[in-house]
Amino acid sequence: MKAVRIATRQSPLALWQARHVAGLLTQQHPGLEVSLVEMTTAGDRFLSAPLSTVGGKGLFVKEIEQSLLDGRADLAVHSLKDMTSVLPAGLLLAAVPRREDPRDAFCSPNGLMLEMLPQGARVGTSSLRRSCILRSRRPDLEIVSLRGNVQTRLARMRELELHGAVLAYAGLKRLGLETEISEVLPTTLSLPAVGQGVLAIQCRTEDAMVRSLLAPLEDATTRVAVTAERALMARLEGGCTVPLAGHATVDGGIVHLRGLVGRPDGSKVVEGERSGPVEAAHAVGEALAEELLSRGAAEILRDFGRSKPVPES
Ligand SMILES: NCc1[nH]cc(CCC(=O)O)c1CC(=O)O
Repeated sequence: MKAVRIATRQSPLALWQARHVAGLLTQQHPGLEVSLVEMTTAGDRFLSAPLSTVGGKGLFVKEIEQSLLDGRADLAVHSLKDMTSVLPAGLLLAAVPRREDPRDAFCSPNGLMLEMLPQGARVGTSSLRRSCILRSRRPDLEIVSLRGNVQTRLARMRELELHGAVLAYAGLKRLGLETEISEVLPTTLSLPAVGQGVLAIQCRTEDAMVRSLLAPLEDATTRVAVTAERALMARLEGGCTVPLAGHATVDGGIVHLRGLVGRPDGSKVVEGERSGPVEAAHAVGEALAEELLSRGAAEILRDFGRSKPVPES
């Protein structure tokens, strides 16, 4: 094969990620021609409407996936965090490259740290998970919805004169915006979203040629971590309707997974952790999900699940 087409969204972060994968591919396969097929998705089109009215987590990926199924592109690069737990028939998560730093970052126009925020400070995010975690630690904070791409959110933070905003460190880093960060939040404080910091490279299951081109981009450790995290998410109904966090690390053949489900206002949080051999990553995720469900997550899902599909952002 001499040429491959990569489907991508047009946001600066998506383009960075697609070009990054194009670079990895040409590095592995000198002479391979790689082009980008830039697309606008429903998630990019309906920026003004509340997320709950325009669709769920798949919003940013559905049209890209359709372009693979239609044969308009050969592979797609997504943020794994934006992907639903069930992939469409005929498509496969062919490779996950090595994970970028999965932590959240607190950005503040005045360089404030989270603990220094005054009573009632206003903090921007549109992620249910981040709202829940922030409010559970600081019930006095006012959470202000921030949507759009990374740069848009930072600009809105300033316009609205917020005390700060929480974004993914990985996105800021990729865009060269680390100077905006006043504090990288430890995972013990802000447990990351399932798949945060991971790039997902997707292709048609039957496309053996593209699969073999992508094989060298795979990072086995990252795959183990995301297998555990996504098994947790799948068992908790996809996780796009209630605050859900899941983060796994791998050390010496053992995968260690932490998970959290909470009420959007942070008034209740159920947290837990599980470890197991890397071969059992999927079972570790499912077991932690069962444990969280039995300890109160089931009630949270019953009260807040399904009605309001909102993607992590
Ligand atoms: N929902 C948007 C999105 N999807 C992935 C990232 C960050 C990059 C990553 O997690 O790989 C972001 C931006 C953010 O949450 O601040």
